[in-house]
Amino acid sequence: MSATALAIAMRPPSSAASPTGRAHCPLGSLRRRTAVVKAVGRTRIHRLIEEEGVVLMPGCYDALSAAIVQKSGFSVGFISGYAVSASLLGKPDFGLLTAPEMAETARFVCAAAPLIPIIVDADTGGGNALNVQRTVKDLIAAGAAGCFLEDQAWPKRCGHMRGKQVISAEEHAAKIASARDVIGDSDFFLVARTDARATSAKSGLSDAISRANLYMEAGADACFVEAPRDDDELREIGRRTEGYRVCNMLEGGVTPLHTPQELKAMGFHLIVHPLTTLYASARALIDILKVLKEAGTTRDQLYELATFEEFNKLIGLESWFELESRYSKLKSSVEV
Ligand SMILES: C[C@@](O)(CC(=O)O)C(=O)O
Ligand SMILES: [Mg+2]
Repeated sequence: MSATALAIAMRPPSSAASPTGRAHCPLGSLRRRTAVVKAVGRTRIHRLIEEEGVVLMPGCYDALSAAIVQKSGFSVGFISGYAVSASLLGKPDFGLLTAPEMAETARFVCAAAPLIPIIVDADTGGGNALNVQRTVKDLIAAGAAGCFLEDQAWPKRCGHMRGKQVISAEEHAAKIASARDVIGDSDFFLVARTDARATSAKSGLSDAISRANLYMEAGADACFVEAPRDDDELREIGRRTEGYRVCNMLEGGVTPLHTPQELKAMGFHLIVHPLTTLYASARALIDILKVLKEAGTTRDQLYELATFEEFNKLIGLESWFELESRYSKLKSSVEV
């Protein structure tokens, strides 16, 4: 039995029909189904890729950074596990952030950037195929437009750190199939990530490419081979993997940095910059706090800060004043 067949055979009997009542395709037709889905642009993310050719997706880590991503004109945002682990817990991306903590963050982030779809880093999905279903349901309820689901063993770590391990390809294919089942007809884009490149210098890339293709057959909308080392590897992934492809531009990571157009030419469709906002904020905080500590005032560095006016505008203060006056008028007319 092939690995994909195994993944699908592992579905519970009640999943013979999806939550939407649609019968599951037999394994052999999964590829065909993926092609049809792409042609009709089933989700917002499919449609954006079709319209824009390549989509650039900055990371965010809280409501404010998401609102700034939206205001800056990006068409998609990404909630980075690395960045949320840092901003919410003050801890490294080392398997310390939990799935419910991420779902709660996603709720605030999606509410703060309602005009753009937000893809969430679901890490390993919080456990096995059953935990994945709960995690994906929570993310859909939070308003997310998609998620990344990776094949690292728990506790996971950032894909650009040493010492990673992966679960079996079959087990992750089953997790992807399980996520696909629970997504049903929801507007939710599923990215299957593999971290297998790092497991062997010699065969890691081939293993990662076959895993990516297996996960596409199991029902992913896009694949993400994490941490390729150079342009040759990027091109090979572009040539040898199926479907839409994600590329990770992590500053300081092992993959060379490229523009979306350069990556499009290598075969990629969704480009994530997960840590740009986090690292920019950290740099700004480090620098200004040094000034404050040394000089005891920021009066000579005001040009480094958003102004009171600018920030209040950013956060939509005027609309709250308007709302306040609307209800105070109503209140006084009721009182009269
Ligand atoms: C994209 C990422 O997963 C970082 C990584 O592992 O490369 C994130 O959490 O931002
Ligand atoms: Mg992550």
